[in-house]
Amino acid sequence: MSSLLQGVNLYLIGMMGAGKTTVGHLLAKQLGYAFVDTDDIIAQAAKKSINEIFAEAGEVGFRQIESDVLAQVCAHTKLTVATGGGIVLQRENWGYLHHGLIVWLDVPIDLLYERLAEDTTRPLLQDIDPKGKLRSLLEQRTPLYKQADLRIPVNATETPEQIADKIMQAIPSVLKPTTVNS
Ligand SMILES: Nc1ncnc2c1ncn2[C@@H]1O[C@H](COP(=O)(O)OP(=O)(O)O)[C@@H](O)[C@H]1O
Ligand SMILES: O=C(O)C1=C[C@@H](OP(=O)(O)O)[C@@H](O)[C@H](O)C1
Ligand SMILES: [Mg+2]
Repeated sequence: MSSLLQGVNLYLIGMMGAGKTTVGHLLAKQLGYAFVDTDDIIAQAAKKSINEIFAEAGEVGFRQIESDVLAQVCAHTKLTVATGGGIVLQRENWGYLHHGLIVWLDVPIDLLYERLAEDTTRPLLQDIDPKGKLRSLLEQRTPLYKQADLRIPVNATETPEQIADKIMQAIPSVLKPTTVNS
């Protein structure tokens, strides 16, 4: 599989709570790739939490840093990249994402909400109506997530390991194998 991918990066996209960070770790291991999470890079570089960055720089400031980080990440190869759920919003980011293979973890809203109901680390969900907020973000972003190379539907019974396996099995369907010269 790694030879088939030829070092091309995998970018996981999808809503908050979709499992990008969790599944990304497992996929990286299976592919013999390094794992990076754009949120972790942002937080480490700023020496602040994502909540603090949103509070101080606003979403606009966060998106700018996120694009800068993505631009740096995509200069490397052999990476599995867990992105933040809103990375699809900036048009310029698609130019970076398309350097690699883009995989959308498509998770139903009830499951996203269940996973994030007690979470305090997603500033956009610190809202009086977190489920309504999740729904409106999902509606706004679904047409963007649909631009992924691969859509992986996820249900409540699937473990991160099963989802990683599903992605591994689906990758060949969107890769063009290179011609082997005899
Ligand atoms: N397949 C899964 N089954 C059960 N819980 C999961 C699964 N994938 C992720 N989670 C949990 O859901 C939450 C959000 O996962 P995370 O990987 O942080 O998502 P994302 O990076 O897409 O926001 C975490 O608490 C994680 O443990
Ligand atoms: O959907 C979003 O706009 C965001 C998702 C978060 O990452 P996860 O998708 O990993 O939760 C993080 O980047 C930030 O809180 C904004
Ligand atoms: Mg994440």
